[in-house]
Amino acid sequence: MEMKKMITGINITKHYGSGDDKRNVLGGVSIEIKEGEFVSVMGPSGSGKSTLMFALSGMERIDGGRVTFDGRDLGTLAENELADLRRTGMGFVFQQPTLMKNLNILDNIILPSMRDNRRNAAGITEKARQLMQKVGIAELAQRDITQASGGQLQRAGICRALMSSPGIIFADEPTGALNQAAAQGIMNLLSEINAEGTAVMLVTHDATIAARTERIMFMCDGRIVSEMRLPKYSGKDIEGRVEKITAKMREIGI
Ligand SMILES: Nc1ncnc2c1ncn2[C@@H]1O[C@H](COP(=O)(O)OP(=O)(O)OP(=O)(O)O)[C@@H](O)[C@H]1O
Repeated sequence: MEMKKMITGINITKHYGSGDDKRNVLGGVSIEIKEGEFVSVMGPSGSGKSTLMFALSGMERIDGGRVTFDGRDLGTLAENELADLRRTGMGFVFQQPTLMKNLNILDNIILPSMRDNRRNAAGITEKARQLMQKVGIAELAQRDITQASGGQLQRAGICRALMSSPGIIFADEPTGALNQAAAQGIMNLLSEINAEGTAVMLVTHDATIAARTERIMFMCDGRIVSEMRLPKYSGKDIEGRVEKITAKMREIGI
């Protein structure tokens, strides 16, 4: 079955600053992410990975080129329309989830959805409980966020990102603050979410993390300089996949 194009970026350019401070961060990036894909972006620090993610999700306006999400040109949308699109169509996971200290874990997960649709409080709470069950933190619902581990908080962040049943999860270094075991747990979870049909785009420095995905884009100096595909990960031979990625990085000199 031909998958739908979900996000298309054509010749995206973006700079920060001006005058002597001007920094060209994206120098003409074209990229397509299809429904249900599992992709990662690798590249040196400062190569523009996060900026690309922000451009594709409409968190940052671009200078040139075009980004479309499900056929809608993000450049034509007003800020509130962009915010609606992000809230309903996209989920975001960062290195550390931004959770509120004065709310328990369940309330943190449901907060954005409650803001949108307070009348459906019961349905929202039920969905959050199901997601917490799925990611293995059901028993932490009433806990303070100071009483949970980094891996557990990241799971809560993922629940929050999934509340709107988004078409895509954008994850910027989702395992960057976790130990190996917790990181692998989060990758297992993201793989599971992807297998259920949600596209996942992640930014990572770590080849063992990228090796779990099926398409890896390599960035350097604001451009995608290479791309590689791997078969769906079956749980076997992660070393072979990592070696393919590191060999490619050596080949392109990043
Ligand atoms: N809001 C901003 N204002 C000014 N410069 C910025 C801003 N955001 C990013 N930059 C600069 O743009 C360049 C690319 O940043 P970006 O975060 O996209 O890179 P990255 O590849 O994700 O890096 P890292 O792996 O270190 O997170 C960097 O030189 C950074 O300093």
